[in-house]
Amino acid sequence: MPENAIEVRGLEKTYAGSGGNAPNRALKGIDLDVPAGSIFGLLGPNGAGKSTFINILAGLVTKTAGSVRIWGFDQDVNPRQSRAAIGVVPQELNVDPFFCAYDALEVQAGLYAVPKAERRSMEILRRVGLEDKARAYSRTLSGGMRRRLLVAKALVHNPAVLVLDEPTAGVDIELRQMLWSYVRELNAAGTTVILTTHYLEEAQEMCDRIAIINHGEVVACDDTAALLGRLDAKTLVLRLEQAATEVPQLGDGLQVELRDPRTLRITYSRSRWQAPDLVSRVQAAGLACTDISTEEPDLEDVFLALTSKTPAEG
Ligand SMILES: Nc1ncnc2c1ncn2[C@@H]1O[C@H](COP(=O)(O)OP(=O)(O)OP(=O)(O)O)[C@@H](O)[C@H]1O
Repeated sequence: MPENAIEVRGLEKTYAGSGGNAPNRALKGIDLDVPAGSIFGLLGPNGAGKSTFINILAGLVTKTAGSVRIWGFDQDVNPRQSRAAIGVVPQELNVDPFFCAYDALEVQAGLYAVPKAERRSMEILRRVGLEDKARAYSRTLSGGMRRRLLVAKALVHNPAVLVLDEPTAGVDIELRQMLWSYVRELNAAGTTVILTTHYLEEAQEMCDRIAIINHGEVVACDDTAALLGRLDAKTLVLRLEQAATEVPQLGDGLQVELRDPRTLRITYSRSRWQAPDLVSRVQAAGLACTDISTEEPDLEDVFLALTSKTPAEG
């Protein structure tokens, strides 16, 4: 097994301008390693370049410059092996309307030259919960079922790396949970998983490691816990015994607000302050507390700090 499932160096993509538009430099020299065996999140606001990146991995978009190695195989030197090592579940729900689910998998297996004896179409359909739809035409499947069929198609050649581009967009909670538990199972069995999602809680929960892309550049790439630890800010929330009439002055560099007359929120720098000191200061200001809790920064805070955007903003 290679150390990295994906190794990308100096990856550039410039889309040619059309209709009088200037060329668009969508990827600006990306260097990125995806450790083998990880669940890796690729995050970024709309238009950051995530799909471009994934489509280059999938061989659907031609890169302008740079190198891509998939499972140790250079895309330019060993195109067949690098393609065989990756399965991509695209964002769009395109399924061939004229095939039934089973035949769609068989055709896909044929495209990847999987010998008949090694095909597992029924087993894969069962795993994604589409066994009873094996003979149904793809066009009769619901959106959620089409999504599952696309996951199944990406798995027919048993790729070492599975890429999921926005797999849970517009998907109900039940299917989302099913997809994620299946992804976890695949990962436990050795598949490296790369996913993009606009649901940051999902990325925080699922991913071992996360890269954040903004304007075609990697602005952060770290283990999820380390990424969350990057923000120094922490918030102390105090429930007051009696309503306060004004915001107490507690010290320099502290952000103090009254959420309501009985809820005081203090945002502080972890490297400068300790929570017990802050509680003492609140008490010294004549305010008694009935409840105290702290809030850690979450991925949304890190994302906002690095991109100044929410993930769904353009
Ligand atoms: N086929 C294309 N021709 C020209 N420009 C394109 C093409 N595809 C994408 N772009 C541009 O490249 C940039 C990156 O787009 P991309 O779709 O990779 O972003 P993204 O991060 O996947 O966004 P989203 O979260 O909305 O899916 C954008 O400015 C987009 O307009």
